[in-house]
Amino acid sequence: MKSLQVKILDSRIGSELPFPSYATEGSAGLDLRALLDAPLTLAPGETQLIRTGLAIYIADPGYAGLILPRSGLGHKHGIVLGNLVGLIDADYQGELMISCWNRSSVAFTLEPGERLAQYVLVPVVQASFEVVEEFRASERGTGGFGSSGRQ
Ligand SMILES: O=c1ccn([C@H]2C[C@H](O)[C@@H](COP(=O)(O)OP(=O)(O)OP(=O)(O)O)O2)c(=O)[nH]1
Ligand SMILES: [Mg+2]
Repeated sequence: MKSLQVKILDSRIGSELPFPSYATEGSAGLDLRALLDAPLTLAPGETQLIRTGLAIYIADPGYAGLILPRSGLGHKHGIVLGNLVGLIDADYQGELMISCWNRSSVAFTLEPGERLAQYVLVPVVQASFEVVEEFRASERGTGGFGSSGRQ
């Protein structure tokens, strides 16, 4: 388990709202809660940036954070992320923000403290680039976008 520095930016976290934790031994993600003063209704198609009250400083460029939707909210209610996936850089020290998009055709009301999305810490490899004229031939070559058919 990797240890990361975190700042709690709102005193409701740790009192009214629990500090994020892994729900089960095998959980990949930490649920992030909507830091709201009051319920917030998202009209169909509307997107709002939601505070979490947390800043997580990864520091090590060999890791990044991902903010991902929760499957239940996404599948049943069409509540997903306006940026589809949030990528949190290792050097980001600001508040984690969730772009919340109601992609459904009905209004959805977010409750204060509701678990809205999840944060996953992932390993990252930064690349350096060597410019070449030709690549050594590979089996796939330049084929893509369905070049191998559907079956
Ligand atoms: O869902 C998200 C996505 C990003 N961020 C923060 C952390 C991330 O490190 C920073 C920048 O994100 P990104 O590089 O994806 O956005 P950008 O539009 O390229 O902004 P910038 O010019 O600041 O890099 O914003 C969030 O809090 N939530
Ligand atoms: Mg960027």
